[in-house]
Amino acid sequence: MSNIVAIVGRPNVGKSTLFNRLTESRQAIVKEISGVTRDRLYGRGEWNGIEFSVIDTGGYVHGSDDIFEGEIRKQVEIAIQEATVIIFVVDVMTGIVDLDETVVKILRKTKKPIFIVANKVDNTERVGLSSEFYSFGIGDVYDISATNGSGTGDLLDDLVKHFDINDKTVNEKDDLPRFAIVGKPNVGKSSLVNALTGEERNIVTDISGTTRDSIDTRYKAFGFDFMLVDTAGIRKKAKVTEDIEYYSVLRSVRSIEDSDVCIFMIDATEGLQKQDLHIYYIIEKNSKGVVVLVNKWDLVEKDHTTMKQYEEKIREQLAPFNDVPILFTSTITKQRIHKTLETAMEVYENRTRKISTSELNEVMLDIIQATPPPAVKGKYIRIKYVQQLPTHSPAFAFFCNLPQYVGDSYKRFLENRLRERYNFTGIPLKIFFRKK
Ligand SMILES: Nc1nc2c(ncn2[C@@H]2O[C@H](COP(=O)(O)OP(=O)(O)OP(=O)(O)O)[C@@H](O)[C@H]2O)c(=O)[nH]1
Ligand SMILES: Nc1nc2c(ncn2[C@@H]2O[C@H](COP(=O)(O)OP(=O)(O)OP(=O)(O)O)[C@@H](O)[C@H]2O)c(=O)[nH]1
Repeated sequence: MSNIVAIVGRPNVGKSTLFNRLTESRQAIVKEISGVTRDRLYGRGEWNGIEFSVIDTGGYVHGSDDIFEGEIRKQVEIAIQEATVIIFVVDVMTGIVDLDETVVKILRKTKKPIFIVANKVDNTERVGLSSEFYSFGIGDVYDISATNGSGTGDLLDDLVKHFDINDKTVNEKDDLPRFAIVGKPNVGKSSLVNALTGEERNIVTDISGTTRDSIDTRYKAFGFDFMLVDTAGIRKKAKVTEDIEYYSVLRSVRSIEDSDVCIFMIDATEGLQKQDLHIYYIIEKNSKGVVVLVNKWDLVEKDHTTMKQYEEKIREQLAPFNDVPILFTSTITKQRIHKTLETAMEVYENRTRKISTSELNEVMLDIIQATPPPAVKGKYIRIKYVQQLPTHSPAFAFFCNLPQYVGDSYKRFLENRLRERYNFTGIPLKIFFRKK
């Protein structure tokens, strides 16, 4: 199960302000990934040690008033499909308006938990103004001020009760690796699913998802045994014409969260674009494994250097997290389809890799001694020992006297040494510095 909060509501009620507040502590430490301007679409939040994703469905409504209603309707419907819980933001300063009613009508159809957030309760005079929102009859009302933060603690206390505490997405239903096929519209996701399962119906079993109309497919053939996440979603999505980049990104979030490894497809004829990078960013932020497929490779005119150049360019665009497998595939000619699965399996193995504390210290302390962190303001940073944390995806804690002084470049240095020594290809690594 994934932990996804979707923020819905009509324009100008304060959705993006709330989004920033819920994701602020995380976003501040997130570095911008090559060319992706961080926007309000997707972020990670944390409360009392519980992590969750926040998707903001607003800010994409443009043009005249009469298109608002249709747009909002679509946004709310997608939020309902994708989210674990929904935050419906309203404005105490205006009270209930028609567009709020439009949203409520759609929200009534879902059984998912809804939190009505009465925003702009900036001071005590405004407390009590929000009681009219109980008349919607779809959930409890929380008074908050997104700008000054008041009330958000109480909201989060109740919100996180709906979440999985121990990142149990993985291996909950079974012990099989979980692969998700993701990418923007038209890159070939359905074609890949069909190439894998289509003519081999006898080897797949459809297993209905527990939380929504998703279908995971067990794939068992040619020495492979794994789950393909949300194959129904991929097939169904094929019927919808989604021209808006925003929706397709939102729709990737859940599949990504439900997976161990993402098979991330791009279109060889287009190269890696902004929308692709958005999806890649979500994979990275969720610490999932990744295999990059440059699909439709059959359509690219090639000479002997094409593939190498293409690969280099992609690695540049994916930096800093570019220690990932890149395969050139075609679902039409079936080129490297088997290799894709092999690679996804290897990445899965990399994600489960555990290195003993004694070995880790033996290797890393020598490296650290040879190249210690630079002193800051005349203070020397001493790293005393290293430990891999007992998390699902690899994370390492370096214990030291002055963790706050260790800079990003040194962090990257350590990450690179770890990657040289151990095979973490396709895996985002987390590195922490802790006081000891
Ligand atoms: N007084 C007050 N103003 C707020 C609060 N939260 C947001 N605002 C203001 O309300 C306006 C709209 O806020 P946004 O966060 O952009 O609203 P939105 O719902 O994301 O709007 P769209 O982008 O149109 O969907 C801005 O001028 C904010 O500064 C609050 O808690 N108190
Ligand atoms: N030449 C070529 N065409 C491909 C390849 N893979 C997919 N296509 C074509 O690309 C188009 C889109 O493929 P789909 O599999 O529907 O793509 P999708 O990613 O599932 O698309 P959405 O459902 O819109 O997200 C179809 O016309 C496919 O036949 C490939 O490897 N080579």
